[in-house]
Amino acid sequence: MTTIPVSLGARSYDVVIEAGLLARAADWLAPLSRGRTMAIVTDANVLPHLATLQAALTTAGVASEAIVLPPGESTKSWAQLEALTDRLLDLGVERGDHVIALGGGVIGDLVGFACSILKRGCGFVQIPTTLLAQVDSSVGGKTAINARAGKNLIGAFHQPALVLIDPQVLDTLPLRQVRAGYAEVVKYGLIDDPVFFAWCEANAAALIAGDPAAREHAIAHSVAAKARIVAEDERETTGARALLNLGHTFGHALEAEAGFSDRLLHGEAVAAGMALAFGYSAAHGLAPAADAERVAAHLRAVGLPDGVAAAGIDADGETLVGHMLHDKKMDAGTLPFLLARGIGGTFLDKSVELADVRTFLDAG
Ligand SMILES: NC(=O)c1ccc[n+]([C@@H]2O[C@H](COP(=O)([O-])OP(=O)(O)OC[C@H]3O[C@@H](n4cnc5c(N)ncnc54)[C@H](O)[C@@H]3O)[C@@H](O)[C@H]2O)c1
Ligand SMILES: O=C(O)C(=O)C[C@@H](O)[C@H](O)[C@H](O)COP(=O)(O)O
Ligand SMILES: [Zn+2]
Repeated sequence: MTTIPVSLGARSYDVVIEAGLLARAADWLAPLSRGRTMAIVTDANVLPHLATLQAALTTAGVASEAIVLPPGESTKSWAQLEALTDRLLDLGVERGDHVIALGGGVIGDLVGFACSILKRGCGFVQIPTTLLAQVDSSVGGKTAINARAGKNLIGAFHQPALVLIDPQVLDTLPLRQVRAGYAEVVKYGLIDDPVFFAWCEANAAALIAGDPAAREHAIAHSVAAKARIVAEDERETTGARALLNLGHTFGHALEAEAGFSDRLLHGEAVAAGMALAFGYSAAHGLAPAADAERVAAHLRAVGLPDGVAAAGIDADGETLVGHMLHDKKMDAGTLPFLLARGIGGTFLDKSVELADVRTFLDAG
């Protein structure tokens, strides 16, 4: 068992990682239940794991009530938020209770946001069931739904009380979703850890194929990296946490163009976005061209897109830059970009001209 603390003063919590942990989740959850019924929010593709969790709680004498939502990015919506908060209120959830988010990043982001506003804030626990959620979205307290204008535009910072990660639940995850989650794994190498990037190059195939040792190493390494960055800059004010947005300005524009649908998954969009960020950096003499090509080649090798066309998006620079104008990093007319001086050398550049980004995108 690996336990990684997220150190945030009064909001500190542990991320516990162990294969098979779901069946023992009551060891951690029973003390949080206060003898009351626990609400578990999940989606329709996670029902086998819901059954494991509910059986574990029942054995420990903890009652639970499941709320099963439709799967997919479109669930991060006002309509689902309203339906979910009404259900939680009907169940009588109190501020001192902990709602369980059992699912991928969609469930985690929606439930976290619902819990940030329910009775002005109640507790929640993340039990992530996708690779992406285990290595990224379950940690750090960013919660959100999508708006008509763009991705994650309505949300709050609301930290979970606990994160329980069972890598074995990934055995049922479709390969396309494993690959998409891998994009957020390799992101940590590209940000500031070239040794981890090299590990990714050597071990991606085993990790994606479900090798338990590779999987657990990638999850623990990613969570530790994210915990360190979040502890340094919880609310993305100093620039440290903005590094976690590598590839996301391009990526969110691609997701918007795909209509926040399963046509393009978040991790796929981030992969394309990271390749574009490295391509832009190389085109401007900031990063060696060989590094940009190494990144793109690795993404292609694992079956992830390395650009706009490879992501299946047919849009010109003006259209994509139009989406970027809604980015939360927008600051008095300037959009800071995550660029790179090389693999492991990501930095926030506040001098990028959007007209130049448009030209770069149109050059293909
Ligand atoms: N808050 C953050 O810090 C943060 C970080 C990264 C991504 N995100 C958000 O996370 C979302 C993407 O998360 P995701 O990739 O987990 O997508 P997701 O939640 O849609 O899950 C992907 C698919 O896998 C299914 N699924 C989940 N667990 C399964 C399992 N064990 N077996 C079989 N199927 C399973 C789901 O039903 C869904 O169809 C995006 O909305 C993104 O913006 C948030
Ligand atoms: O935790 C963070 O900080 C991240 O940026 C992680 C990202 O992988 C994630 O997709 C996040 O939701 C993006 O945040 P946003 O602020 O650009 O909506
Ligand atoms: Zn992301």
